[in-house]
Amino acid sequence: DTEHKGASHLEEVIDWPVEELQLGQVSGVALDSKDNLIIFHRGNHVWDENSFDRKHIYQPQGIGPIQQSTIFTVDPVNLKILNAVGRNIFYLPHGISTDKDDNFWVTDVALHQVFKLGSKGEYLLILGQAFQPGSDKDHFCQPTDVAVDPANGNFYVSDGYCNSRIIKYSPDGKFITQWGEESSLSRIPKPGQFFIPHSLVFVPGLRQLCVADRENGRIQCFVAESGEFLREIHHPEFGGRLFAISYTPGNGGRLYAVNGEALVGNSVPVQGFVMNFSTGEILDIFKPAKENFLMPHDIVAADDRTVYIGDVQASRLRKFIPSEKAEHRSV
Ligand SMILES: O=C(N[C@@H](O)C(=O)O)c1ccccc1
Repeated sequence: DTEHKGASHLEEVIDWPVEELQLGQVSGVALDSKDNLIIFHRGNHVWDENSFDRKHIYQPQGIGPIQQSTIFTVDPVNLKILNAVGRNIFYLPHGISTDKDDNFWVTDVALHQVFKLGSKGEYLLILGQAFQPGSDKDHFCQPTDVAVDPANGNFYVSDGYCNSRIIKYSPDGKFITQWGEESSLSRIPKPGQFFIPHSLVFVPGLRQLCVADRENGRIQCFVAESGEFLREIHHPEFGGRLFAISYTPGNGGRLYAVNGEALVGNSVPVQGFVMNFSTGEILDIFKPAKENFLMPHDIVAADDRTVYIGDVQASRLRKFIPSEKAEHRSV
């Protein structure tokens, strides 16, 4: 996509032996403090039409939690497994983030819970009531992601598929504030309204929290302190659905995103976007080398502009690097 100036084009790394990891549905990706890749996957569990009843109660509780390790830390070059945790805990993994101490912050949409795990997988914090959806201070409804403020340890939860709010907590999990309301299907969605708040980024320099407002096909950014609405980023190229975002401070601040296929109306290509954070303008649009994305569900970008995308429908993990790096790769 050459018309987007200012960023070299991202190309997929195709000789990347990701099959050896035997991943299930890849729901989340993150980076640790050493830029190792963190993968959150569902092993042999899947989220399909039979997973929940109309009241968002997870149906197959009897099958028990996923027995495989659900959180892998891998060397991003050779995919060597450096750490594998998260066995016998989760039913439907969703979002994953790390903090400056390399703890894992994850959500499970079947448990309706948010977890802080140490790097050995030990429980440090659990919020929500297992298998019990709700919208008060002690319950979530299919919570989607977590973002941690590195300056003070406050954290934010995007809640969720069946709620429409962002909740802010103190480092030890005390409720501080919440904001957001459901967007009405008929009218144009207003600022601060959500239709599946699906992915979060905390922007340290500006102390903002940005949200992928999935079914409204837009990104909304807020003052992290108060939840005050600041701006919306929307492009026709997003189509109707915007699944996930990632932020890097390099080059004046860059925002990365993946969209989803349009459920109604004319289809749009499913692809990745690189944007200038402050202007919102698209700098690059990228997609896999040979196949198409099926459902790119999470994205994380490193400061060196390497990008990883987890495709939950293809149970695939893909890696992209700037073309000037791709040309000189040893094949
Ligand atoms: O969106 C869905 N899933 C993804 O977000 C995901 O996290 O797997 C979904 C929707 C309807 C039925 C089943 C799954």
